[in-house]
Amino acid sequence: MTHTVPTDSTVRTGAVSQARTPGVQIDLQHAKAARSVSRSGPTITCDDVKVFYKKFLAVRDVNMTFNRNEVSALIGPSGCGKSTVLRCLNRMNDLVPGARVEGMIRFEGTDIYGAGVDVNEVRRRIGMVFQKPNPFPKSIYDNVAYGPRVTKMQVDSMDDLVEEALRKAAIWDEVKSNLKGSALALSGGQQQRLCIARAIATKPEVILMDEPCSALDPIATLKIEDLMDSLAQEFTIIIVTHNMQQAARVSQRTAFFTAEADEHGDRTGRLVEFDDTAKMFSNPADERTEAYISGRFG
Ligand SMILES: Nc1ncnc2c1ncn2[C@@H]1O[C@H](COP(=O)(O)OP(=O)(O)OP(=O)(O)O)[C@@H](O)[C@H]1O
Repeated sequence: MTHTVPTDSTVRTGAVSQARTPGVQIDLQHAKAARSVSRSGPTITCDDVKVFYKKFLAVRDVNMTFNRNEVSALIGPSGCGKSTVLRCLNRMNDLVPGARVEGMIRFEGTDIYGAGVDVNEVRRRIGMVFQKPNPFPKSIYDNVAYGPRVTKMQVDSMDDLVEEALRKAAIWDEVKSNLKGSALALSGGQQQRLCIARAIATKPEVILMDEPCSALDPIATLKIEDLMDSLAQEFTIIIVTHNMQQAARVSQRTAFFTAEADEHGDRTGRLVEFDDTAKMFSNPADERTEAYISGRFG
């Protein structure tokens, strides 16, 4: 039975999606995709983006628009270019020798690769959380205060800013009596929420997350997933995940990438489709998406 989920803002569905995707059952009742979405316009757009590592074309055909205050998930098989695309959105890929971007990536209307663009400002406004929690070997407080200090942010009270960031990252109650303690003494899940607090502290508009739960246990993972929902009230979130259930749980929009070999055997990633998560998991437009989601490939 085809279960097509309408995507207008009034719809809530309690069904489990089986549709054309028998391999993965997605509980749309708990999917953020099924929630009302009030779109507030595009923040990042990618027009015909290609990314090379030296001569190797890693990913192409990237045409995407990310809306403000939405969670968008990038999914697809290993090597299809998800992390590469994510890193290009805040010019983190500039740090990889030989990496080169063609096409246009605009943030709030400005070409982020354009002449005269302040890369540090791009990275402040578009923050990033990595796969492995990577707190600095400093106190909890100093981890959060680090960004505002190095960017010389005008701050009325650093204590208030640190508290606010830790609260938004849902870790304040666990660390408030130990702010001078070492960040490295926290659990993995706490460290990752601390890294989210550190990213928030510089007041970004977008947070990129590259497999933020892959090093965490299921309970810590659920905490981060819950956190994403509340963070999306204030920030735009773009997450790379291998976990399709997670994409369905946390995102309103999902992009599916794949990798196809050319005549020389070089595998180049490409964006296949990017649509409402409910639609992607119940009635995708492209058969490659359906094959991946149903577990028949990838
Ligand atoms: N620093 C690099 N130098 C050269 N090639 C790279 C580099 N990083 C990634 N690649 C290549 O670019 C392609 C896309 O890699 P990327 O890591 O973006 O894919 P992915 O979809 O995120 O994969 P995974 O799910 O395994 O993390 C792959 O062929 C990969 O080998």
